[in-house]
Amino acid sequence: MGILEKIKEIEFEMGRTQKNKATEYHLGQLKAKLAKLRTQLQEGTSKTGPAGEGFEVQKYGDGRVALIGFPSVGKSTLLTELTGTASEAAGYEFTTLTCIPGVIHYNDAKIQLLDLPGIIEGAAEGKGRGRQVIAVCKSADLLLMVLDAGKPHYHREILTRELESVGIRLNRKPPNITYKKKKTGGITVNSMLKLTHMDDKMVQRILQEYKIHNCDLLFKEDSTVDDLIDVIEGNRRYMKCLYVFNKIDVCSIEEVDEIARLPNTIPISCYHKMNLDGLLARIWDMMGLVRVYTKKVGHKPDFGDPVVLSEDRGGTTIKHFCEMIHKSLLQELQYALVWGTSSKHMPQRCGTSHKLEDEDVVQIVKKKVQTGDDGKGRFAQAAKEYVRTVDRVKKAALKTTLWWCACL
Ligand SMILES: Nc1nc2c(ncn2[C@@H]2O[C@H](COP(=O)(O)OP(=O)(O)OP(=O)(O)O)[C@@H](O)[C@H]2O)c(=O)[nH]1
Ligand SMILES: [K+]
Ligand SMILES: [Mg+2]
Repeated sequence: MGILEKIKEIEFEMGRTQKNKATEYHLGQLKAKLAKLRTQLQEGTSKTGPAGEGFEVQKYGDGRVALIGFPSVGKSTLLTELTGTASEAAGYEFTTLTCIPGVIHYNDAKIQLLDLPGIIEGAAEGKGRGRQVIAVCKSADLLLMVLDAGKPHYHREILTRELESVGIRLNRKPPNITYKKKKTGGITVNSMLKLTHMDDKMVQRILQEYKIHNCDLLFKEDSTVDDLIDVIEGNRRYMKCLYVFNKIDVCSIEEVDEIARLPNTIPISCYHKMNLDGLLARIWDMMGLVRVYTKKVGHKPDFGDPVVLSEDRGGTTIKHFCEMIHKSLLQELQYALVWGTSSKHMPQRCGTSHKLEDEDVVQIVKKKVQTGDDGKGRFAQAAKEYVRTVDRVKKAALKTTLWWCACL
């Protein structure tokens, strides 16, 4: 039996099993089985399947945003509106067949926007170009899930489930569980609070299913079976996602109002260029980019071309700032002077671990080169000595002249 058939079989069994105290452990075990098979499916295809011909696009700019959605929701129309790069849009499904990159210029930063083919239910299992699309999505810093405001809202749940099944978790934090695999020593399970969603027996069952006999587990929150499975699998991707409801021109005011109140959601209309500025602002906020302007000694800051940092792409400290400018800069750094919201004084002298904030200004002060400076220092000393000697000689000469004058 192939992996896909095994998955179908387990899903079928889960569907027909009633949820109650007696079946609880069996269902937990089935969940673990399913997760294992899905990981197998993905690992198998990433090695043997087509490596997304024409889908890999070079990363560009300060961050990457991918457009994901069902066919004909307006992804290509949106790319064209936001970036000016033409991506063919039409009234029939699957107009876009490959990945089309564009660039959003916003707040002095460059954000790469990727248009992708529409995906359909079952994409994760290989329907359409689903796998290639999902692979590109995983490389993004932010997902824009484009939805048709005129179509049923459960489309969003279908897509979310599709992404969940390939290990993508939207707008969620990783479970707060410490999990350490060991070679010997058996299983130790501890928790910092009472678990209400599972008991010891369930934890043992899941570990058994994964054939784990030695490990330390510490639950720091009221975790679920799914959380535990995610931590054991260890391959989950936690991504930020903004839900973009396009085509609000076909909706009533009441419907738009309802959409606008949903979390991480924004209503727009590409046709009428409605709320596109609002969309850009939301993209900006969710990406959490930190623009840092450089300043040379004795010069005004360079406000045209910031160094753009982000927590998702490494970090936002002085160390990351230096690394972005030049590989060797970190070794040469003595300290940095920082002006802006992150600094206590203007400027504040900061070390490598100082966290920068958006629109800070930084001046790098390099270490003095020891040998060269010694030479310079000695030269300066000698020069001062010479001036003093000349002064003394001059003063002495003046005194002698005055003395002679007085004698005359
Ligand atoms: N009413 C309305 N129609 C829109 C809007 N934006 C796009 N459309 C139309 O929706 C249709 C699909 O647009 P596309 O941009 O091709 O959609 P897509 O998501 O890229 O489609 P695929 O590439 O096939 O997956 C086109 O006929 C667009 O003109 C909008 O804001 N309102
Ligand atoms: K289309
Ligand atoms: Mg398209």
